[in-house]
Amino acid sequence: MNATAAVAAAVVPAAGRGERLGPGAPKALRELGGVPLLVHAVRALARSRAVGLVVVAAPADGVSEVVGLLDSHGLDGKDVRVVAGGATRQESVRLGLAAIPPDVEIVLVHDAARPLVPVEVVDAVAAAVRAGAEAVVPAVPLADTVKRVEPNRGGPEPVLDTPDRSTLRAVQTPQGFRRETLAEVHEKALTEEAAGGLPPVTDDAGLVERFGGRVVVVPGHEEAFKVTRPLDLVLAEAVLARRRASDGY
Ligand SMILES: Nc1ccn([C@@H]2O[C@H](COP(=O)(O)OP(=O)(O)OP(=O)(O)O)[C@@H](O)[C@H]2O)c(=O)n1
Ligand SMILES: C[C@](O)(CO)[C@H](O)COP(=O)(O)O
Repeated sequence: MNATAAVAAAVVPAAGRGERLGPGAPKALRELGGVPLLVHAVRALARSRAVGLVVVAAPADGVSEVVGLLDSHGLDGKDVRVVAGGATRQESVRLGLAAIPPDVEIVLVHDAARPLVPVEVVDAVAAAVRAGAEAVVPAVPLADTVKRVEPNRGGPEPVLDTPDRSTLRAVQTPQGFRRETLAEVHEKALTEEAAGGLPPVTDDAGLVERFGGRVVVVPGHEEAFKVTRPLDLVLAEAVLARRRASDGY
């Protein structure tokens, strides 16, 4: 791998509505400490020396707004580009990936909805891909016991079993890939989808698993949580306030 190829590019899917967060602007544009979630997420990636380019997949009707927003915030001189995202997270990632120059060999995929991921996690994921893994996910152990159920929304749900918690991990982003692997599984998923095949997966590593690839886990971080529901935003504000008070973050 030459020096340029060893520098990763990151795709940031940011085209979601944020239904679970409630009414308001698209989630990526909602503010945390007065700064949009997306800007926090891009800054978190830009802090890593492993990342040379960030491609944001913005809401299709908000591309110029997102370009303006990113231009107006200092992003450590990183190359940041914006493309139109798609109707699903998977499609947004595929569109972002298509905008990455062909000589880039390592690609990270990071949710705009994970604004506070520490740089150590970004570095660890990129390093694991550089060391030879084809797909890497950061993850944390679970605090709760988990039950598998027969879904019955709103009603009692029969429990099927209780997986051994010590073998379970809650998976975060950025997820890291050999670019070739990520492009190939997204292409296969598109073909499968067009043929009326399996539904989209919820993360990119899931696509690698679906097509028989090997995914490994590295330690994630509790502050890399996803802002999904209103309470997550409350927690994110508290974490950000603590960081700002302690080190001017
Ligand atoms: N069509 C979509 C849907 C989601 N995402 C992105 O994928 C990430 C993770 O998705 P999630 O947290 O589920 O965001 P939303 O889809 O916006 O949330 P919700 O499901 O509550 O509407 C987010 O950064 C979101 O912007 C995207 O780029 N394109
Ligand atoms: C990619 C992800 O953040 C890993 O935990 C998660 O699967 C995204 O799920 P969402 O329902 O799109 O938020």
